[in-house]
Amino acid sequence: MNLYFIVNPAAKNGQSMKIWKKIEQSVKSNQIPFEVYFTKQRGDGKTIARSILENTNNPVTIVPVGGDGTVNEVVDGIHPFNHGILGFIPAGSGNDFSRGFSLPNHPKQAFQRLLLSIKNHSEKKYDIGQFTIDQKKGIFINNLGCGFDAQIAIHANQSKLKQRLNRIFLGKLVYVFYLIKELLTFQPSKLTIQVDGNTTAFDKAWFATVCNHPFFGGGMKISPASKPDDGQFEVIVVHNISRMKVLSVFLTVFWGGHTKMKEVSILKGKKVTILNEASFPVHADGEEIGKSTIAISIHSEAVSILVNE
Ligand SMILES: Nc1ncnc2c1ncn2[C@@H]1O[C@H](COP(=O)(O)OP(=O)(O)OP(=O)(O)O)[C@@H](O)[C@H]1O
Repeated sequence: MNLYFIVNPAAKNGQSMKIWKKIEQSVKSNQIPFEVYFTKQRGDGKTIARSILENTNNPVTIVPVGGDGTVNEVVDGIHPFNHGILGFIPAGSGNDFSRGFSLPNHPKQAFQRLLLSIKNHSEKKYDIGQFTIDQKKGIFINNLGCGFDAQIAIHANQSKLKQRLNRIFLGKLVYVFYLIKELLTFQPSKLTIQVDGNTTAFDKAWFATVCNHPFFGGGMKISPASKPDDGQFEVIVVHNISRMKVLSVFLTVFWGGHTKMKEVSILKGKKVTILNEASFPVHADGEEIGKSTIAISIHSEAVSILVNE
């Protein structure tokens, strides 16, 4: 067994390197052969994973050490190949992907879980989302959002405040800050959504989130019923709602209570098109991808993942 680690030194505002050092100790003390690569910029996770797989025909376990952005890039590099297996160590600010698999946040515990998964050969195929926007293609592992949630995610990710708060382990507060800021200024607008050929128009939509996994925004259970191995998405649409009630969506989202509100519609399907007439910002796994109409499809059983669920 040879493990290939891809470490994003910038994740969790640089604290991922401390996590990597702990993992490195565990790998060495378990006498596991390994190679490690460090990303230098956005997109490196994909490039590195692809080049590892291009250089061998043997099954290879690739382990991103970073947050959801890093896992997204590595999955993007792995999924076109049949011999790449994903393991992962959560080392980001949000870690919604690992939360969806109930993976421990503690690095050494997460590593022990990974070793157990390898020993038990417990890899399983999971779905990913594929999107096209402005003729660009990409993937998402957790969710793709259009509107209010994208506005919050994009501002929070770009914010210097996130870096400062991460230093004192309060990085998630930045989402609360931008939630309140956007709540005061965001203008709802029309979104037309097609799911497997059925069209629904939402006059005053705040946001639509296409979910492959249950969590977004660092622990909010936006789509409690989403399962990454059921071959379909859940689309959560929040619409025709007062500003005050949007706040209650975000208060109840932690346990999934928002799904019972009449202003929250839930659609399910494999192919989704969001006609983004309002040019709302769009994110995929928290990264900004554009402001146009988006075509989304599920890629079932796209990637083998080592998780002892
Ligand atoms: N060396 C680097 N310097 C700056 N940015 C990098 C570097 N390597 C990768 N990146 C980019 O950093 C971004 C953030 O990484 P990531 O999402 O893993 O961490 P995070 O934001 O702390 O965690 P989360 O997304 O779970 O909140 C990704 O878009 C990735 O492409």
